[in-house]
Amino acid sequence: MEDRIISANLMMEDQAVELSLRPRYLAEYIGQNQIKENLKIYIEAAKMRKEALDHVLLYGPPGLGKTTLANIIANELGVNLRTTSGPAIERPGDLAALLTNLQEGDVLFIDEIHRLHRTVEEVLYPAMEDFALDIMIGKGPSARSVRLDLPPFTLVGATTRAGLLSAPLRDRFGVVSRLEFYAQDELSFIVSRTADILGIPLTGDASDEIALRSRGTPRIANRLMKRVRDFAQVQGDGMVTPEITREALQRLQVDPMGLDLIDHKMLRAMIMSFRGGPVGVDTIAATIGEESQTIEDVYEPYLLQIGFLQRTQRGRVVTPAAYAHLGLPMPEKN
Ligand SMILES: Nc1ncnc2c1ncn2[C@@H]1O[C@H](COP(=O)(O)OP(=O)(O)OP(=O)(O)O)[C@@H](O)[C@H]1O
Ligand SMILES: [Mg+2]
Repeated sequence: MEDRIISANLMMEDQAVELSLRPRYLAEYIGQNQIKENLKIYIEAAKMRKEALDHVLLYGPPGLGKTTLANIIANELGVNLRTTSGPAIERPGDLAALLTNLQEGDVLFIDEIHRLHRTVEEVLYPAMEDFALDIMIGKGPSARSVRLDLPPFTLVGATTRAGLLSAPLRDRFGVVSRLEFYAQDELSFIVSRTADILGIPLTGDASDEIALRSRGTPRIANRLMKRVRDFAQVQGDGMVTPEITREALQRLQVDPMGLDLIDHKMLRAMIMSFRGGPVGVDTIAATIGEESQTIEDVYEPYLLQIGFLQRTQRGRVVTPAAYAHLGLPMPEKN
């Protein structure tokens, strides 16, 4: 599944180009308007008071711009950004080293923050709350705890799975923002911007054609844009037209709603073997040979978003809209 062209997860091929495409300031960051407006005010206020910005938690599906926003926050504040991730911080001492190296007002970005080790997380609590580190000195009966002051800093945490965050950690974030899938016109704008930066000539509605199939996700939009460029260069004169775009995406087996073969396989399996559900995620997973986790994190969010799947107490249900899209008749009610 990692080779799925419409996977929202970061792939090798994305890495180099994402750096050049990443917006650096809020003004260049397209969409997520509510989050942007709020952050703008909080950032301005923090700068006026010459204080560190409140800790910020960003959550939502992959590829929607969490890492990008973390970078932007540091840029807008005019401070350094230190980047790490939950699993990379193995011991409390690793976190202590990171924290004591921060300068006043800096941003510490912890990606995949839901994967922090428990013992590390406990060091983070007083750091976030009181800008302090509690260090144990000595062993046995003579052991004592010493409190070390830290410079005020801003923790930006990112996660695709906010539900896995412990309550005490979650409660320590002053700003909690959920990123949403992007609207069609926003994605189209992102595609045009990307084409501009990479020097790809676009005509007509080519950017809309790509946007339609990008599953609300800038990372996918950028990846499809690059693939379509290859087709335009090899098959045509390099100009990315709406026709070339449609043809390229059809060849890549991405349908007009951005669904690929695996989405089709999953929806069809649910329809053929389970009369459209309700059916549990584990059962779906076993039927199509995928992991439940992958279904929940990768396939399902977009299918829920476009109203092709519904989540119920008893499992997932295929909606009439999905039947219509697949051109299949609804089962008779009995
Ligand atoms: N609002 C936006 N405007 C323009 N481009 C964007 C925007 N958000 C994301 N992008 C583009 O999408 C790419 C992926 O975004 P980013 O790496 O920030 O996602 P993420 O949410 O951190 O994903 P993951 O969960 O995999 O870490 C960026 O490199 C950037 O090119
Ligand atoms: Mg990221």
